[in-house]
Amino acid sequence: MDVTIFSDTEQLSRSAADYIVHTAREAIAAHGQFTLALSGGSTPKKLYGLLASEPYRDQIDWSKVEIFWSDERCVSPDDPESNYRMANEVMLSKLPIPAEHIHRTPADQSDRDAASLAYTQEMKRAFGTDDVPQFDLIQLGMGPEGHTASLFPHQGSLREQQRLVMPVSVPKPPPDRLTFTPRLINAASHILFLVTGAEKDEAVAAVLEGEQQPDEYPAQIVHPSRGEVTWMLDKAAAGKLRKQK
Ligand SMILES: O=C(O)[C@H](O)[C@@H](O)[C@H](O)[C@H](O)COP(=O)(O)O
Repeated sequence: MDVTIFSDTEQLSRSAADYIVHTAREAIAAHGQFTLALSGGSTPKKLYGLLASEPYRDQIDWSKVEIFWSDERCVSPDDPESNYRMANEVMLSKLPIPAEHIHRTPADQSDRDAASLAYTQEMKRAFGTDDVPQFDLIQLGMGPEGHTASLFPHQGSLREQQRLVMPVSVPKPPPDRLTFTPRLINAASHILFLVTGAEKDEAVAAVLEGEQQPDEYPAQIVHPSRGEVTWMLDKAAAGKLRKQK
């Protein structure tokens, strides 16, 4: 696990953009595509804007990129709370990514179990596998109580062993969501956590330096069997870490 602390969101976002460019080029050279899952929330907004602008945008062959979301709120795609909407406005609408490579969660979410299954099937088709898709990169955020994706403390989603995507109802509004499960997240080749803000300093210290208690701090459940985990923090979020990273 690699942990780097940055002076501010600008520096963190530029480093994250460099990391994504490097990981994308490596994946495309190795197996002809780059499968990327985006988090929701506000932290990655600056990063997404950078990836859609010079010099980063020309450093990735976007025709080989497949985009998914590691969690999504069950709202319409033009709802201000939609994770897809933010990423599309700030990045995807400005990049030459084939429309069929942008995998929004199913529009019809009246039956969220069926929507979770449909998203899983779409993922397997895009990866060309019937096994657990191994994302090249899953970008995640973390909440002030240690949630990540839409995996929240003390919820059954943390113990899900079979499903890869599942419906959840969570304490952070809007409550109804679809989320990647630990099984899918931990199959990834690379995980990139982007965490900023002093309100997360306790959770960051607990997750990175505390005892293992993923039911309290779900971000601790992320430990890919074959992949590498990278944390990029700003100084505020790293404020309670004991050891200098
Ligand atoms: O849909 C969501 O809300 C996210 O995926 C969630 O896990 C987010 O990454 C964290 O809550 C951090 O959110 P901020 O970046 O806004 O602090």
